[in-house]
Amino acid sequence: MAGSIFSDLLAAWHIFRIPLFIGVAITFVAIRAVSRLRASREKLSSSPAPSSPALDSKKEAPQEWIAPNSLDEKTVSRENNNAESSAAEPISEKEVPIKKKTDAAPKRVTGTKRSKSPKSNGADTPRAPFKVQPLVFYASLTASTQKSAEGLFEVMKTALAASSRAERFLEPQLHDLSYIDYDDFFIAPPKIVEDEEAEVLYFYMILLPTYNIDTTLDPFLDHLQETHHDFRIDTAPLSPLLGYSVFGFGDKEGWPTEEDGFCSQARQVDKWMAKLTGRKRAFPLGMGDVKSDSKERLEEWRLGVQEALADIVEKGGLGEGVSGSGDPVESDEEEEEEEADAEVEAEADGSSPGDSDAGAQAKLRVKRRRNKAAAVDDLEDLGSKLRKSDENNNNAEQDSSSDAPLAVDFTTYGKKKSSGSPSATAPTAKEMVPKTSPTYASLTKQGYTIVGSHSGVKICRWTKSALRGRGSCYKFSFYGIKSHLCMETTPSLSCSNKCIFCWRHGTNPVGTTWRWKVDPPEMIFDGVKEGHYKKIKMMKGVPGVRAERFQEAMRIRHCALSLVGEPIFYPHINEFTRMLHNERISSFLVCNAQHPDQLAALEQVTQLYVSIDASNRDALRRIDRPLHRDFWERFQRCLDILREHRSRQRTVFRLTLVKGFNIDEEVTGYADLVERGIPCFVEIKGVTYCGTSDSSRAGLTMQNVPFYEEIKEFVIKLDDELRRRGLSYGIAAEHAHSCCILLASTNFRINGRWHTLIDYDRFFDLLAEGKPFGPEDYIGPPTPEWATWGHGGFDPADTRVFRKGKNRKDASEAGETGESVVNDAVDSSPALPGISSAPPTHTAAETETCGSADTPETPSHSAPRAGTCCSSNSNSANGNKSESKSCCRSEEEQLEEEGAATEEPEFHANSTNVVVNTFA
Ligand SMILES: Cc1cc2nc3c(=O)[nH]c(=O)nc-3n(C[C@H](O)[C@H](O)[C@H](O)COP(=O)(O)O)c2cc1C
Ligand code: SF4
Repeated sequence: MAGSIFSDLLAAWHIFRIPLFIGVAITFVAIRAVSRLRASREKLSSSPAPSSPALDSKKEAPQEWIAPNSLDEKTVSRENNNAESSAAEPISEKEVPIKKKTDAAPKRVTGTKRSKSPKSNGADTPRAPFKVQPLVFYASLTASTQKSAEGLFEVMKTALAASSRAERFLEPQLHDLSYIDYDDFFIAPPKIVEDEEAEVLYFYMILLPTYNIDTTLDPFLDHLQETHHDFRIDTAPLSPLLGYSVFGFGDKEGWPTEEDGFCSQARQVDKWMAKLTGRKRAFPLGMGDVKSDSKERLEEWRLGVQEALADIVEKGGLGEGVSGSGDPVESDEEEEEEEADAEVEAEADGSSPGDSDAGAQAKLRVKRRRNKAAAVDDLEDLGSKLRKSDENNNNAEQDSSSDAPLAVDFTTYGKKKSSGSPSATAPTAKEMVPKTSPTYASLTKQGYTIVGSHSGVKICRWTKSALRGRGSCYKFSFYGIKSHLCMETTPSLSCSNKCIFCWRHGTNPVGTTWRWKVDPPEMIFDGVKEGHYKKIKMMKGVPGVRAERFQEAMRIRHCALSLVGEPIFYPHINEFTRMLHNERISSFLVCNAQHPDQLAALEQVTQLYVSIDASNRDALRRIDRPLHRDFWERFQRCLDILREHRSRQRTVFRLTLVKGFNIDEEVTGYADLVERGIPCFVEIKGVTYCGTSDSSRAGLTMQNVPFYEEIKEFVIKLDDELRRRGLSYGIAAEHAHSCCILLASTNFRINGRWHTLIDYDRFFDLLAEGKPFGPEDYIGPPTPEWATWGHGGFDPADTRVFRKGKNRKDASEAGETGESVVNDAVDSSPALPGISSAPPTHTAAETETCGSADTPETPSHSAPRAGTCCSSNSNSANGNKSESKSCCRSEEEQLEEEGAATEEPEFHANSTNVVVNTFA
């Protein structure tokens, strides 16, 4: 029985065991699942209640960072929180727990993205009483904007002081943009000064001209743009300003509409300021045409800005939706650009949260892409310019394969951004001085022959004077150069300064980079020789021209690369000087110390000049008005290069003294520069007064032209200072006739005699040998006695002729000492073919030139001032006219009376305020 039960159970087991196992397994799994679910539910239900979103940022730290009793221990205020995270969203005023941090805790910066289009624009809640500091900024090249800004500044000062809320305004300040450091004002407002009574906030007024050429305005615009795009800086770093407004000056005659470029740079500045301030345009952009309505427009603008200022103090901000709030619809262009910016932001924001650098990295990537694109544009521009240039000349291949590097200044490579201006969009290189340009007309009127598109040649009064046996320029006295054998030319009419004494009458092309079509050197060489000979030939009918000198003059022996402009700016300058030397024409090259790279790459010339127009940064800025912002560094680098090249180049410092600008108290400064550059020679001359409207606007009058006595006094002091420093220099020679004195290194004093003359034949022979050589290797014969210090420097073989209003007595009283006075008597004897005391062959002279170049003859007025420009003419302004006129007139009148031929009308200074020249 028992056996049958057992076998039944066994049979049942076999039948049910599988379902049983499955059931047990299912039950087990079900129990496990339920128990896990329970456990998780329990966990969820036991988590703390969610905190305020404002506190989320504090919750990132692990739980153990929170001290259990911290609630009682410490609280943090909103201010403290903001101090750590300036851009944080407003948080509740309720006190919140602070977390104790371990040293290892990463610093977490919290905040929110600033809206790209702030709508409040300063119309936010009225501020606590504050004071307004108005700042007036201006830029100016030819002083007209400066004058307007100064006028506006004065009126504004008076108006604010007289206003009913005068106590809320600090006295306005005036700033020239080319003097200030942009970082001090245009990355963030100046450091806020706490007044005794209230906070001080700033308001900017910006007055600007527009130039479709490279000027100091370009770096300013670049700065604004870069600041806006700089990923490290908030896109609106100037938003703490109370407001801003811009006024532009333009010329509707040349740029009739905005599309043509009228006031384009002021418009750009206005646009960038809107972005940088978060649209705090307090009053709309004003624009005035300098030739018609600029005064009225400026006055309207001033009144509008004043109203906006009154609103600001009244309402604590710009106000919303009212005129001048800066809020109303911006231009499409601005919106488009903001969209582009938003793209950048979007890409930046697409980065993973928590990676604090990712946003910046993404911005950087976009920025790099933009820069790369811009760089490609620039290179393409350059390429197309060069291609175009090459197409335009048959010698393209020869040029490009030339071993001379194309000296392009990459230090300022910003593209022209004058929206709408022709130059901004021109895809190919333009001519520097097109035949149809006002510059061409002005230069030809002044007597220049324009060769190709960027070179010029001119003969000067010294050449004419030498042809007539009436004396050569100081270069004959100092270096043995006969003026009638000299050609004065420049392969670049453009330069990077706007010197107050420049002869180019403000119409000159300027630029920091070469961005024009490049003419081949052969074409320039042939063209300038042809132009020079043509002008010499015009002299053949002039009474008094000596036949033998006329014949000699038909063989150029010397070339002064100065005139106006900057010769080393020309990319093929080395090829050009080689051509001169191949024809045994010596080269004197004058540069303005602004292009160190080109200077360093310059091959050997017979004499290398650097213009030293001031002894310190401020004076140099005032006198040369350089376009480069780093002009002083460039200047100093050029002096260093001169010193480095002293063993192979015969170097000269040319000092141009301008009374009231660069003489007083500057001897020590000049001695510092001499000590730095160690030139072979230092030529000191007085400024030549050109009487242009540009120079008079810059404050230059005849009163700034020093007397010869003053120059002598200065030279004696400088000589003493150099000696005191143990520098071996001495006063070697003088040319009182052109108010020029020469200091020389004692290397050029041999056996107790100065040897400042040059052995030109030796120079060419040494060049032909191809071995290295230096200036001491081609020293010429002794300086003639009559040219040495104390003897006046007028060649006794020539005839000194006084013009009307000047006589020998005047000259004597004037301090034109020694031999020059003895030679005053009109000597009618024919000049000897071989001039006594002079070196046998070479002579030449530079002509009247720019400040970086030479001095014309002492003026005719009896006062022995250094010089006036006798080629200057048309632009002379106001009272200065007559001075310039009287100087020019006597010489030219004299020639006219003598019946000089008039063969080339365009060559004559035929203007209203200068007598018609009979020739050059
Ligand atoms: C070379 C040159 C380029 C100029 N380019 C422009 C231009 O693109 N748009 C414009 O409206 N005015 C242009 N002007 C006119 C000047 O902006 C105007 O004369 C201004 O008043 C000069 O101011 P400033 O004397 O303070 O330098 C140009 C003037 C010069 C001499
Ligand atoms: S003086 Fe000479 S360096 Fe100065 S602006 Fe004129 S051309 Fe240029």
